[in-house]
Amino acid sequence: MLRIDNLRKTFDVPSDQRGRGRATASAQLAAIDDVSLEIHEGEMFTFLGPSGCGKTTTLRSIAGLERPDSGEIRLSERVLFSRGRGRDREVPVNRRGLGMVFQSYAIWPHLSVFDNVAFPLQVMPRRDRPKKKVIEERVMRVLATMELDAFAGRSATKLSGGQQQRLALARALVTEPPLLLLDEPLSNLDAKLRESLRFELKRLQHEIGITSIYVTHDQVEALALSSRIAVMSKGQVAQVGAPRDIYTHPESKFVAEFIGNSNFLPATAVESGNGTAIVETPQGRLEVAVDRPLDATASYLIGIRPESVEVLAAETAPAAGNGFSGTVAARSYLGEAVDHIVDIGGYEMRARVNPSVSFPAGTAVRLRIDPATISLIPTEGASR
Ligand SMILES: Nc1ncnc2c1ncn2[C@@H]1O[C@H](COP(=O)(O)OP(=O)(O)OP(=O)(O)O)[C@@H](O)[C@H]1O
Repeated sequence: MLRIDNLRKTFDVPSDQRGRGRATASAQLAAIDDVSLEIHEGEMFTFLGPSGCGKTTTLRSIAGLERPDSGEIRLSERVLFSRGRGRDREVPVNRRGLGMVFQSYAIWPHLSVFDNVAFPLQVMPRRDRPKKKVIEERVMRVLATMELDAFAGRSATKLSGGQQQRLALARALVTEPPLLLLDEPLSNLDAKLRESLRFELKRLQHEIGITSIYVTHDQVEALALSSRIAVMSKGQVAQVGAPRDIYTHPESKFVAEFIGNSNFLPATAVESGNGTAIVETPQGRLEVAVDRPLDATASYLIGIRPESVEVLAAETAPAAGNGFSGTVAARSYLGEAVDHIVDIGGYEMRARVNPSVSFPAGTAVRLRIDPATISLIPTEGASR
């Protein structure tokens, strides 16, 4: 549906700001550094990454608000932007026909709720503009979807923050764009409202089936909302995948650290067959599930999510089984879980367990880890 090829955008920056991204000798910063992506019809696709990684610049380039240095952007078969690949082309922002919702809701305060939504239809070129009655029907339909129909006559400023954000969405949807661009649309809202709107957005996206691109630095939001996520770092795409894939099989330390918490241990392969491998770590041997045999000469990092570590009392659990023996160094109660920091031969492993399981500091414990939950991240010499 949307295809981005080798997109690149640099900004001139004063030399004291260099270092946040990939800076070149001439003090240029590559905000987008050779990004290629494909977004499928009906997807909620998210750009996720830390501040300054190039999410917004990529989104703005799709919108036509930013002019990339090179690369191509195509929506279905229509070239929206192309530079440095033969014939240059650039469709202006108002001709791209995309829906956009940004962080600040940018509703028009002097207009009513109805008029805010009707406006994009009213300013369409005369030949495309729907008849007054059709505009009315479309506005009321989209207001009803957003559960704002009861407020149609109200001044837009008399809405709550969450309602104003829904109004901004209604306005973006009323023209029935083929693609909806959302840049941190929930970030101005308080945590509770953000969570409820997150569900609503997902429901809505599912119902309408509109292809959407969502920008956020909030990993929980990205995991909850997306069909697929592109994790970005320093202007590049670090990994693309479904939320569960990205979470359970991060391909780099950056991704594993950015999305959730992980325990990391360096590892080398001792034995490797089809489906399972034994790796050596400074804390002992561990069985790991693999989808291909490991390279015995390569180095890996294994990532273990705290919630994948089972904590058992050493006196009742046999030392055999996949895992390590250690001593609880600290625990903290989090309400829905209890975190245990367990010392295993000098490494502090974090385990997040159900509050019904809680061991005080000093308890000898056995940590058990399902081989299928361990991720293997290639470091040196490994092919992946
Ligand atoms: N107009 C500009 N002039 C100079 N540098 C810019 C400009 N816009 C963005 N940048 C720089 O490009 C890099 C990428 O910025 P971008 O806004 O795309 O990141 P982001 O991932 O969306 O971050 P955030 O989550 O903070 O919005 C940053 O280092 C930023 O400072």
